[in-house]
Amino acid sequence: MPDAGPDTPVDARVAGGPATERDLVAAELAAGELLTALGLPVDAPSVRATPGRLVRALAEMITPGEFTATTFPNDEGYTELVLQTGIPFRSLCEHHMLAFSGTAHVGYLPGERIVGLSKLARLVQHHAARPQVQERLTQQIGAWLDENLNARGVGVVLSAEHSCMSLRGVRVSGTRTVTSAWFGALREEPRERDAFLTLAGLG
Ligand SMILES: Nc1nc2c(ncn2[C@@H]2O[C@H](COP(=O)(O)OP(=O)(O)OP(=O)(O)O)[C@@H](O)[C@H]2O)c(=O)[nH]1
Ligand SMILES: [Zn+2]
Repeated sequence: MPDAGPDTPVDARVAGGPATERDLVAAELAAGELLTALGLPVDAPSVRATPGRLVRALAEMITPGEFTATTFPNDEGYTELVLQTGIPFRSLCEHHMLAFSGTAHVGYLPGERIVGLSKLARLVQHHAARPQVQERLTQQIGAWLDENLNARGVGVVLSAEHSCMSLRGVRVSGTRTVTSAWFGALREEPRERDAFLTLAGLG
């Protein structure tokens, strides 16, 4: 996108699909073996399809969607923050392969171009659809916008509950992990960052 002039709509294609080749048949066989080894045989009629369901459920969680990040010329010369708050997302903790879910606040200070609003949510969902740690997910969303939008600044705040902490292990429910990533003026200028946090209801 950086080469485009202000009058040309730009469609940055964000590729979806699995990052590496998948063998769902082998995965289903292995899932059956895993459950059996755990003392949960899958030969009863009610659970015969469970290995396949488990594989499809996991595969769905780790398949990023494809989309086009459409941008438009910033004809009005809008220079203030564009902020999308409370974008729901779910991802998969790469340590336990259990879900973490919460909300994302994504904002940017426009330069010559503005991005289609829905694309901020698509971008969050895209990067969340793979095994992740929350810190990396936060950074990847912000870095993509920083690299592709030529914005004056980019900010991302994620707040999530990790089921590997709430349902098992330490078993603390209700606690949230909050992470943030800042680029450009939102990193350099406390006033801009404070405006983001206030408008997101976090200030
Ligand atoms: N930094 C970070 N840690 C995470 C994230 N998701 C899960 N974890 C942590 O990854 C760590 C893995 O620790 P281990 O000691 O290897 O695994 P464990 O024995 O299952 O640990 P417990 O969860 O404490 O029972 C745990 O502390 C998790 O809470 C994440 O997004 N970011
Ligand atoms: Zn975990």
